Amino acid sequence: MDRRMHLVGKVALVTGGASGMGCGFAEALLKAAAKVCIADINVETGVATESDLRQQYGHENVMFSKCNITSATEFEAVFKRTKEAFGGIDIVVNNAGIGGETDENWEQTVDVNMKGTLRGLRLAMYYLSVEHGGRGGCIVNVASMTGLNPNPLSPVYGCTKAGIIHATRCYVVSEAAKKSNIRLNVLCPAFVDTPMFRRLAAGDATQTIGGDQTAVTAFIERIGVLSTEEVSVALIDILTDETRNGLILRCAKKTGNVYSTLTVQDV
Ligand SMILES: NC(=O)C1=CN([C@@H]2O[C@H](COP(=O)(O)OP(=O)(O)OC[C@H]3O[C@@H](n4cnc5c(N)ncnc54)[C@H](O)[C@@H]3O)[C@@H](O)[C@H]2O)C=CC1
Ligand SMILES: CCCCCC(=O)CC\C=C/C=C/C=C/[C@@H](O)[C@@H](O)CCCC(=O)O
Repeated sequence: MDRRMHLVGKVALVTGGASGMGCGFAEALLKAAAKVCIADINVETGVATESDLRQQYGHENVMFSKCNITSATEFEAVFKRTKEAFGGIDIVVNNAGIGGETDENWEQTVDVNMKGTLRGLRLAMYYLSVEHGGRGGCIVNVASMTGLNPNPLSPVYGCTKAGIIHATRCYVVSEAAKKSNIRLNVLCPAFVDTPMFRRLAAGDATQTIGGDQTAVTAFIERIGVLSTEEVSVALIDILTDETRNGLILRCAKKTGNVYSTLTVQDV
């Protein structure tokens, strides 16, 4: 039996889609003939990305919606607008996230990455569920390799990513996911060449603890750096292969893409 989900005409909502990995995901989805709403806090970049993608993939297939994922009202409004504009939602990519480890910004890292992503996950479950007028589909949460393995440079960030992995794990086994045929997977990339990564590599001391740029550079060199296109290939594989459910997909330059299960042996 063919277990490939055709993305033609499917509707995707991608948070943090104005730049970096999210923009790469949006473009990969559009290339596969899906319709995409990019939701992002940055209006200037969001409007520019929308315009660029509309020129390449058709005005009717792309929309930008301003959304700060820490705002319940704005986030809910994006789901509503996407459903109204495109007739439903099949795919949600909870990708928006930030780094920040200083006394001033670490709590914002928790608010955006943990609370914001949980909010996106809860909304996605609601809008995809059959009992609320949805039609099932696929949710991909973007965590990080750091959510699985220790990164001594960004402990708060790593902790939020571990939380995203565990939230996904809990929803995978939920009755709601089973009843509505909602697949959930988590993407754990190592370093990817995006504006966030470039700030880190250029020595932005607010992103790490310790302030030792030599250690940051050595860490990056050891791990390697993926392109956004390489991570987008991984996303499309998760979306199109309907057997992919309840999985972690680790992506790293040197080791490639490796799937493992989200659930571990039970007691
Ligand atoms: N670049 C890397 O090396 C890696 C990044 N990640 C994760 O991938 C995701 C995307 O990261 P990048 O593309 O690298 O970052 P980026 O900074 O290049 O892009 C993130 C996008 O999210 C948006 N955003 C930030 N806060 C937001 C909020 N509160 N509400 C809505 N949108 C918001 C930004 O405006 C930006 O367009 C993040 O969750 C990040 O933690 C995971 C592993 C590696
Ligand atoms: C604000 C920070 C941005 C970080 C963006 C990421 O999410 C990048 C995550 C990338 C790599 C994580 C790698 C984890 C590696 C561990 O397996 C382990 O090898 C680290 C051990 C410590 C060390 O060798 O220095």
